[in-house]
Amino acid sequence: MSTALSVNLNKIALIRNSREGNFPDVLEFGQLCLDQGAAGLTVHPRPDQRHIRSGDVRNLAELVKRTPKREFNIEGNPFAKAHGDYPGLMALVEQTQPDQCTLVPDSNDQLTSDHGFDLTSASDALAPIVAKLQAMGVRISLFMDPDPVQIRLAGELGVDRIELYTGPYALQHGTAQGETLLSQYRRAAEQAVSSGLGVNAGHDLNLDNLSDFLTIPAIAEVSIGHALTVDALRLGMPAAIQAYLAICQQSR
Ligand SMILES: CC(=O)[C@@H](O)[C@H](O)COP(=O)(O)O
Ligand SMILES: NCC(=O)COP(=O)(O)O
Repeated sequence: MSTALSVNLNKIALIRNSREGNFPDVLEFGQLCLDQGAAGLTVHPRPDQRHIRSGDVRNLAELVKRTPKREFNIEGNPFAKAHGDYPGLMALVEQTQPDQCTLVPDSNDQLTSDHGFDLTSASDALAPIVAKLQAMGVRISLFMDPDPVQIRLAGELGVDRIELYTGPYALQHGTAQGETLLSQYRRAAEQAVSSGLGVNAGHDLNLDNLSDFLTIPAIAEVSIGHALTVDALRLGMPAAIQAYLAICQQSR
């Protein structure tokens, strides 16, 4: 079985938002990703709407629902307050019923995601959120650092999957320290599997570092946006998606 590729469309929206109008059209690029065989689409709307807007989330949810066997994944912090057109993560999930919701502990002013949950302090607050998502029938994934102790706590919280935060791996890839880190991610994935959790991964994965990461056998899904969008500038979006799919299909 290959690893599913979920294309993150944040950066397409970021370019669109730099001008008035709807160019590039996020929906058109979402369709293109699905036409090219991506397993799903990911968005990470942030309260300041700097890239993906609430309307994009609704439109993309409809697009994915119309396309058989594809998944829509919404990422975000469930504790971030509603702000302007952003109704909050849980309201967006309720409105759009995605296949998966990935909970991420980002503060509003972060440039990008840079750490997973500390469940020694966050589990109590997350428990009612997990219960609400379970009642909606949405698969729940938690954004986590590769720490087996923390991942055991994710299992105890009753979520379905974790998403391993791969930023540090990407930064060290190709160095001796990167090899050591990869072993750490491997142990974290093993802990997830023995805790009954599926394993996703994402952040700064790219055409250079993805195949080494996917030597970890249990990775169900990778969500990739930043590097894939840059590759699309060089290669064109269809060729960029095919290049990532080729790596994903060799895995597992
Ligand atoms: C959780 C995660 O790693 C991604 O969602 C990534 O943070 C993309 O968000 P930005 O596009 O805002 O950097
Ligand atoms: N969950 C990670 C994601 O959606 C995309 O991260 P990146 O490829 O934009 O770094």
